[in-house]
Formats: sequence, structure tokens, C-alpha cells
Amino acid sequence: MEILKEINVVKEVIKKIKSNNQSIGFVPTMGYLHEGHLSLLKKAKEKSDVLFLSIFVNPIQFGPNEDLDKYPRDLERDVELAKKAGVDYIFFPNELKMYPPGYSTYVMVEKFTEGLCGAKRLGHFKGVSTIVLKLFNIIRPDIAVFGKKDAQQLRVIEKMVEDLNLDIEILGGEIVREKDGLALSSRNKYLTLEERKEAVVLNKSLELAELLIYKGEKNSNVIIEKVEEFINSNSNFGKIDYVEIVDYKNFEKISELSGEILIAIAVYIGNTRLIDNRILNL
Ligand SMILES: Nc1ncnc2c1ncn2[C@@H]1O[C@H](COP(=O)(O)OP(=O)(O)OP(=O)(O)O)[C@@H](O)[C@H]1O
Ligand SMILES: CC(C)(CO)[C@@H](O)C(=O)[O-]
Ligand code: BAL
Repeated sequence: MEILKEINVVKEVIKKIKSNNQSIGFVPTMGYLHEGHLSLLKKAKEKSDVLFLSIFVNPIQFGPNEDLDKYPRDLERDVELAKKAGVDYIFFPNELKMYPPGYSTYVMVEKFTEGLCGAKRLGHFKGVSTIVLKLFNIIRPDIAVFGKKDAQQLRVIEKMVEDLNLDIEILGGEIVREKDGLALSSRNKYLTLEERKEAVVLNKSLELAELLIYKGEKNSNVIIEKVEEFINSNSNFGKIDYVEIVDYKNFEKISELSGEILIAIAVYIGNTRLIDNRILNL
């Protein structure tokens, strides 16, 4: 496994791989790897000849009051985990090389970024789609894998690829969870012991939503209300950022549930903002 830091070196490596007619699989991350990331790497490896992982805490997707500075980083540990996962190359770029002074170009996927995390983290998805397109242009992957935990991000990237006619297959990886149901996230590290216990409330509230839907409830507002009630009455540190239900394909709010739907939630447990969701086919 090699760690590449320079964009022009990556481009040379890519040229060689392409000239050997080998396919490239790619998993973009912000590092501090966990089993969720490893499952995406496994999926990408199964479908490609050469496996690329990028580790880059992308400053332009963080708002001014967010956790850019304290976002967990541990390259040494990431390198060991990546080796075990069969990664061939880690792209670990320097911030100034990605965004040199005078950097001016951004990508904006409209409509799909208006609600959910897009409404709560202004500018977040502009930063995500911009860095992902830059990474795609540098690495030129055949396939790229994104986690369903960030369901809106996955849909935004699919839409960008479709709208900009990129020849990249986007795959979604299932959400990997702790034994008690909490979705793995690098940000779980911020939780105190008490907050960690309480964080199961996200998954449990989604279990309740699923149960109500399978019992026949079709009204979005009823489900949203019950999920909010559940979170509020089962947590001391919890503060709801949003609970939303949209049609997963088009990202439009729906009042009556049918087809492929996304129930997405963001909840602060103490100061830590966690997200979780269910994608259901009704
Ligand atoms: N529990 C999980 N299961 C599957 N994929 C995941 C999981 N957590 C993150 N991913 C995916 O890993 C990729 C990189 O995400 P990222 O590096 O932001 O990790 P993260 O754990 O989501 O961090 P954070 O939640 O703190 O932003 C994304 O495509 C994301 O959806
Ligand atoms: C896709 C991504 C690596 C872009 O910075 C990030 O948003 C993430 O880790 O999900
Ligand atoms: N997992 C998406 C990256 C972020 O929260 O900024």
C-alpha cells in the first residue's frame, strides 16, 4: 500500500493503472476509520482491480461554528486499518494544494440540498459536491462507494454524477451499527459515557417509525410527531435538529407515505450532532 500526497503523483499512478486496463474503486472519507468505512472498502474492492481510499477533512463543508478543528484524526491507525482492508493507495492531500489561495470554483446540486442537513448546515453540500468532484477528477474511479448513513449525501452525489454526465458508478453501502443499534460515526468519539448510552435513542426512534408504518400508518406528520415525542421523552441530553420524511428518489416532502421513502433525523446528544435514517420501500 502506498500513501500519496501530491495530486500530480496520483495522476501519474492513475494513468498507469488505466493503461493496464485495470478498474479503479474509490472510497472517499474524512478518516478516523471505523467498521462503517471498512464495509465500504470491502464493497469497492469486490468490484474493482485497484482500491483507492482518500482521507481529507474537507474544510469547505464545515460551517463556521462546526467541529472542523476538533474533528478526530489518527493517520497512523487509519493506515494500519486500510492495509488490512486491502487498500492499494491512500490519497492524503494537503489542504493548500486542494484549495490554493484564489480558489474560486464550486459545485451546487440544487433542490436535493434544500432540506434536511442542507437546511441545517448551510453551504455543507456545496462543499461536499465540490470536493467529491475534485477527487473524482483526480482519481477518475470506475466505481465509488458512499454510506447510506449519509443518505442525503449519497443521493446528492448520484444526482451530480447523473447531471454532469460522469462515467462513475455510485454504490451505496448499508449502515453499520454498534450492537445496541447506534450507527457507527467518527463523531461518536465525542460522546461522554452517559451520552453514549442515550445515543441509542436515534435508532430506537426509527424502529418506532418503522413499526408504525408496518402497522399501517401512512401520514408523514403523524410519524414525525411520534418520532419527536419518543426522542424528547427518552433522552435528557437530546435536542432534535430535524425529523423529516421525503421521497428518496426526488427528495420532495410527502404527506402520504408510498414508494421509496427516507425518514432522516439529526439529533444533538449534548454538543454532538448525530444523524441516522431508514430508507423504506413501501
Ligand atoms: N456507520 C456507517 N455505516 C456505513 N457507512 C458509513 C457509516 N458511517 C459513515 N459511513 C460512510 O463513510 C463515508 C465517509 O464518512 P465520514 O468519513 O464522514 O465518516 P463518519 O463516521 O460519517 O463521520 P461523521 O459521522 O463524524 O461525519 C461516507 O460515505 C459515510 O456515509
Ligand atoms: C464524502 C466526504 C469524504 C467528502 O468530504 C465526506 O462528506 C464524508 O466523509 O462523508
Ligand atoms: N459524514 C459527512 C461529513 C460531515 O459530516 O461533514
